[in-house]
Amino acid sequence: MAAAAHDYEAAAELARFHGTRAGVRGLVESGVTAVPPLFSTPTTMTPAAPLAPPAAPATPPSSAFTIPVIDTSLPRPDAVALVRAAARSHGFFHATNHRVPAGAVAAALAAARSFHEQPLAARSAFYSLDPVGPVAYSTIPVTQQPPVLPWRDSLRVRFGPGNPELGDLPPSCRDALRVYQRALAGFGEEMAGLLSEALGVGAARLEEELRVRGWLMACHYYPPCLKPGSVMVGSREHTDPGVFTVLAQDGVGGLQVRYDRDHDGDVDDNGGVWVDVVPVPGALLVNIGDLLKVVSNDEYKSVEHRVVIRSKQDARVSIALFFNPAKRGHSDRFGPLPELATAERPAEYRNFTFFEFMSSRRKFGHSRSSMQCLKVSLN
Ligand SMILES: O=C(O)CCC(=O)C(=O)O
Ligand SMILES: [Fe+2]
Repeated sequence: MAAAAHDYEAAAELARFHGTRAGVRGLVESGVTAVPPLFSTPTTMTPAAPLAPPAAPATPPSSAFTIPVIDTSLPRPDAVALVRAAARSHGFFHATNHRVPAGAVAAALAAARSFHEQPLAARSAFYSLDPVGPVAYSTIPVTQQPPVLPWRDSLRVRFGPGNPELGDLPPSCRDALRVYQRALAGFGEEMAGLLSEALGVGAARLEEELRVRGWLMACHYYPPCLKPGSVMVGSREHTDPGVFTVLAQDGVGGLQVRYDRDHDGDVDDNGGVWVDVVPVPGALLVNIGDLLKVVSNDEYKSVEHRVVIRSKQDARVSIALFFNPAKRGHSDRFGPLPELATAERPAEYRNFTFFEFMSSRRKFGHSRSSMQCLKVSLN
């Protein structure tokens, strides 16, 4: 088929899919037996040779890359030292013994699941591709051109800055998510303090610089897939944009991080291996986002991750809470903290506005390449 006709077909398929307002779960409910082409990753996106194929059995975590587990109830200097090491080497850590009640996490995961599993007529009312609305349920395309969909539906809820508008959510879901977000706001403050102190700039500095009061919650639902191997992605490889992300997940698994073998500096496109993040019961997973990488002047890593579909029977549920800066004004600028840019370690990034940052991500995708144009030019 000629390329133009093929593109037209794919665009029409995409429109038909969104028109069902049923998500990937709707496809599964309708009894599809083959994965539609819209979900097939074009060869250009196929991971490079050294990366394990997504359907391969779980990669045993190599000893060099096991996500650190940090007991956050340890004496402060110990917790700071562990956070410092994890943020610099892995960009991810599991936080245990946090003060977020296990019941609030379980209730939020159950609420997310029940939202996605409610009958079509109820959930389809929320279907929206509007990226800035207060509440939106949709299958967010991995790419628009050519259109590719992930094997995942998401409910996105904006909790701030400002007051959240949750009015339309089913009450049980609304209440559980609100309680969870409130608990996580406290946890996030603690993390921001630890991450700040671990940079050697004092516990209050990150909050002062970024005002980490923007919360976007993404309740993800990865339906089971009859042919997991034919679906490349539940979530395509990406880095998270904001300050940091806190993830709660059930026990199904499928999240992977890209391990940079030489463990030093930027990953070259062919130099990584995908390693499973094995869920740790009761832990919250924290990962550094691109903005914090910038603010830390590359002391901290923002690591690429993705989700592969593992199960033919079980849907996976996860909740990502993105901690974003509340400062978004036209004159607000982001860049490395001046105290971290020294003669020995000059600033790696120029200062930029939130708008510039987001447009570069839209243009270059949610990956490390979007950061290149924010780097200080060497010329
Ligand atoms: O579902 C997951 O485990 C990860 C989701 C994720 O990476 C994201 O929402 O940015
Ligand atoms: Fe992510």
